[in-house]
Amino acid sequence: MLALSNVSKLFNPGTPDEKIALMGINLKMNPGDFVTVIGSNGAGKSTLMNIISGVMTPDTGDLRIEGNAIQQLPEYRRSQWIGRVFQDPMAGTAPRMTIEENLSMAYARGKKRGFRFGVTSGKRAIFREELKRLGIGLENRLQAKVGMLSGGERQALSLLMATFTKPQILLLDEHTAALDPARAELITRLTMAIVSEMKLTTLMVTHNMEQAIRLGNRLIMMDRGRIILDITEQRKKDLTVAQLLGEFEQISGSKLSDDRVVLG
Ligand SMILES: Nc1ncnc2c1ncn2[C@@H]1O[C@H](COP(=O)(O)OP(=O)(O)OP(=O)(O)O)[C@@H](O)[C@H]1O
Repeated sequence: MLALSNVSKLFNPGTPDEKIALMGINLKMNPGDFVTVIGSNGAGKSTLMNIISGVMTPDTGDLRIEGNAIQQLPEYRRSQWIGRVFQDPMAGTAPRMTIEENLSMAYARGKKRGFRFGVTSGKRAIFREELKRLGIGLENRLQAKVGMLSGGERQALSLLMATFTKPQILLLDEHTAALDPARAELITRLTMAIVSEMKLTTLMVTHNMEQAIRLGNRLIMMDRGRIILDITEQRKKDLTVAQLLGEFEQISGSKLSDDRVVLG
């Protein structure tokens, strides 16, 4: 499904500002895998997401989706296979456009040229049905400008848009971190419902240790550009936050430093 082999990325090479972001990353995700990613500050989590989605190109390595090499493809071409929800609720949607116009854009993704964004009554009925599944009343606000929605509502809409065309890979980039606890829980619940219903292969970065353990079937921990721990579903079931932090310390030789870490 998604396979990364020997992916490396160095910023500002050969200068005093040289930063290793990724060092020989190997990661193979099977169809339906839900992998949570945690790690220290500057471990390379965002760079990993950016390289998979095509925002950045790696210095070395090979990226494949369903066996097809994708590293030469720009971000917009990859978007037919990759859905992404960002931390910032403002990032995934167009604020001056209405809910139905935003959904129409997401709907057109990956469709043949000539398929236009226009909102037809047929599409409107589909949008209403899809929005209803979120259970927060957005189906009655199709003509509302997205900029008027709350952060939680926007994240719910972003999630729907990112998954509308059943992507091969769903990237969740700390997508609940900017929300208050109740809204974060709502978005987590919606995420789990959509991911399990559509059987999406998902990679989720989180600073919430408890969430990283509780969600998904696999957990990877990053430090200084490397994957230092890869925990399977069986082991994850009985894992505690304290054990996880202990393992990090043992392998990396230092305590997990993360300004935003949430233990649970
Ligand atoms: N555009 C950039 N230019 C220069 N250095 C960068 C750039 N982006 C990231 N880095 C550096 O690359 C390393 C990895 O950064 P990255 O943002 O991927 O880590 P992260 O795990 O997402 O960190 P955090 O959890 O603190 O957001 C860090 O040392 C960071 O300073």
